Amino acid sequence: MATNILLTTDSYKVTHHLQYPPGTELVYSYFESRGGKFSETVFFGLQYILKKHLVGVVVTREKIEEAAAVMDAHLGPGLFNKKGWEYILEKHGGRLPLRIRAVPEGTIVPNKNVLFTVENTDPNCFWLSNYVEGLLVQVWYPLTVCTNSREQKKIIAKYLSETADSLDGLPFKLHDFGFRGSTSVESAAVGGASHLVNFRSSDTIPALIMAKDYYGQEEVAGVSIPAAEHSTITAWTQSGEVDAFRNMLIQFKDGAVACVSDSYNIWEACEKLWGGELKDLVMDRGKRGAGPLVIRPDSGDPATVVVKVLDTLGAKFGTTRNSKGYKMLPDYLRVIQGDGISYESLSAIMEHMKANQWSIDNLTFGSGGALLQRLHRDTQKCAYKCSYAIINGKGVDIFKDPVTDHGKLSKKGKLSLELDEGGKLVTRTQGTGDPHKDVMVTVFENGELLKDYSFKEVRARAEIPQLKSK
Ligand SMILES: O=C1OCCC/C1=C\Nc1ccccc1
Repeated sequence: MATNILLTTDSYKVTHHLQYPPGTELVYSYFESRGGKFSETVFFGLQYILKKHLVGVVVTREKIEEAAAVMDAHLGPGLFNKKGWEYILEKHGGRLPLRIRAVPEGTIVPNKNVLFTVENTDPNCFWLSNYVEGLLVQVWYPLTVCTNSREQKKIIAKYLSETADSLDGLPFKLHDFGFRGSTSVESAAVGGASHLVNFRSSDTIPALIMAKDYYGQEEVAGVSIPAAEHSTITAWTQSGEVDAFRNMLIQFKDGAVACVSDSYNIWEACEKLWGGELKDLVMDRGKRGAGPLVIRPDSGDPATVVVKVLDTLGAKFGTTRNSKGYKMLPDYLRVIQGDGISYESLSAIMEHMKANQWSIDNLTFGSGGALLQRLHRDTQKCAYKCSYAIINGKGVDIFKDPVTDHGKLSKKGKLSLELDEGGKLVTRTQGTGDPHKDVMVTVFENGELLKDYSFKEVRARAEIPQLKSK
């Protein structure tokens, strides 16, 4: 049995049908990202919520009975809007009489703009528009992961442009390490897919399934490579580390292979093992055109360690200068830094690499907790507010403007999102918009999904403009 939509909400919502003014026929609400950490937001993830929870026949007799029993116990007898849900079952066949209009997924929207609106399509169901708030506001997570991931793409692109021959490696420069640090398999899947809107590199396998199942991404949304973890190295014991490393080169002799090398002493691993006892085996990969050996430090100050690993390997295997005059390791050698990577730490690492004349192209970043978990609803200040209602046939613009925080001022009236003369997205309020110019489209109506965005088109919309030309 799918989740019960009647129970997928906050307790206070359950009695709100008794709290609106008598004669309320329409409640029209909107969702926005007021921003905070970043000045623009990638809109992504609503389709997942719609498909998973709202589309189709979601109200049944069983679910009404189940909910009635829970609410009578939870809130007190007779408070649950049983009649209201029975009306939806009988009049609408269990489909939700709602209209949701949203900006196309992948669109980049400056903060403080309407991203989607929700309204009831049946005047008797005025109480439903905000009953589904909790579920819909959970879009803050994919939207914020996607935005945070994309902001990191901008930083990496900047340093790649300055230090690399091309941006060809960009889609693979930030690798999702976040599965274990996620709060659930589902959030890892949703967050991981959000990252893959911007990149093609991930170890979060559930994300691949989410992109396929909910955004029609038949071709795998992200790639990875054979990689060691500490256990597969330390199981050989410290004296056997060289054998563990050699085994990696033999087991994965053709494609790329990554090997965590800091179990005991990363410096000796680079100097005496990779650059010493195993040097010929490593260089042989180059001669055979095999994929690179990717050496992985995993501790210490990231900027310091990355540069010192590059310097050590460069001294052993030699370097060349690329078209930007920065040093490159031989094609058969690369480095991945998967510890301590976040939006906040990237620049310092790449500045230090530049200062030591290393191209960013030598490196890939892995990010876990910071990529999928160290965010919250206020990172981009996502909120859902009612802006318009119809009471006894009369439309009324609604807003809040708390004297204690005018930053929470909400938008008034019916909203549309339009491109202004300068091509910037702006929100028209109080019904002043031109419906033909509204960028928002109806994605859901009366139980039906009206737009089914593909991951491919979402990625295209979310591209970073100044990179498109390259
Ligand atoms: O360390 C890790 O922690 C968490 C998940 C993955 C992971 C490493 N993976 C990897 C993939 C490709 C190249 C290098 C490493």
